[in-house]
Amino acid sequence: MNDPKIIVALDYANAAGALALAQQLDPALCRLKVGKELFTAAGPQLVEKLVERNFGVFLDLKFHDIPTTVAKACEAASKLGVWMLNVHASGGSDMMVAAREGVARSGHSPLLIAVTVLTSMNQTGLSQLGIDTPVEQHVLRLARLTQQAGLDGVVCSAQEAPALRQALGTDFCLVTPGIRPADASLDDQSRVATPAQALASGSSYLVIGRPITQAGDPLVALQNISASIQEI
Ligand SMILES: O=C(O)c1cc(=O)[nH]c(=O)n1[C@@H]1O[C@H](COP(=O)(O)O)[C@@H](O)[C@H]1O
Repeated sequence: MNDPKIIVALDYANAAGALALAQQLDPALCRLKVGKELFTAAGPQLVEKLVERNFGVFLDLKFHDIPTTVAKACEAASKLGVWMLNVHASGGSDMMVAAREGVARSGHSPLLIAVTVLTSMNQTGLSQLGIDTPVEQHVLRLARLTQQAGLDGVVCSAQEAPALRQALGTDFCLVTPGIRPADASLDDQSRVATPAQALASGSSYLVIGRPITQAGDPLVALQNISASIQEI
C-alpha cells in the first residue's frame, strides 16, 4: 500500500488558498495537515473536500481539555474521515484514554497521536514552565505516558526520535515537524532536522509546511524532498 512519508502543513487563512495548493500536489506523494488556522476559518467542509480528493488528512487540532470534552471532540473529528488526529500529551493519561474511547465510538479508525514538547520550544522555554528536566527526557516521559494510554504515536522533534524509537519499539508512530532542507530558513522552529536526517533517526512521518507551501513551485519542492528520502 502506498504510504507517503511527507505530510504537508496547509497553514492557510482560507479554503481557497488551501485548495489551490492541494490542486498542485499529488496524494500519492504526500498527505495534508489541516491545523487550527485553516480549520477555524474553513471548517469541516474543507476537510471533507480534501478527503474526497483522496488525500490522507491529519487533523491537527491538538485537543487539550477535560477528558469528556476531548473524547467528544475526538469522536466528532474521527467522523470526518481523517487519517490522523492529535491531542496534547500534557493533558494527562485520563484525557488520552478518553480520547482513545472517543475515537473508538466514532466507528472510524484514524491514527490518534499526542504532542509531546512543541518543536518551537527549547530548554529555556521548558524551564519557564517550571520543567527543568532535559527536553529529551521530558519528551520521553510524555511519549511513554501516551503509549501506556493506548495511543498510536507522538509528535516530537527528529532530535528525540532515536531515543523514542529505541524505548518505544518499531510500531509506535513518530511524527516529526521542524523539518528543514539544509538551505532553508528555520522560521520559528527550534529543534530541527533535514528530511533525510529525520527519517534516518526513526521518524515515521515528516510534517513540512513553509519549505513547500512558500516555495516558488510547491510540487517541485515536494518532489525534491521526496527524492532526497527515497533511499532511506
Ligand atoms: O502538531 C504539529 O503538527 C506540530 C507540532 C510541533 O511540535 N511543531 C509543529 O511545528 N507542528 C506543526 O507543524 C507545522 C510546521 O510547519 P513549518 O514550520 O512551516 O514546516 C505547523 O503546522 C505546526 O503547527
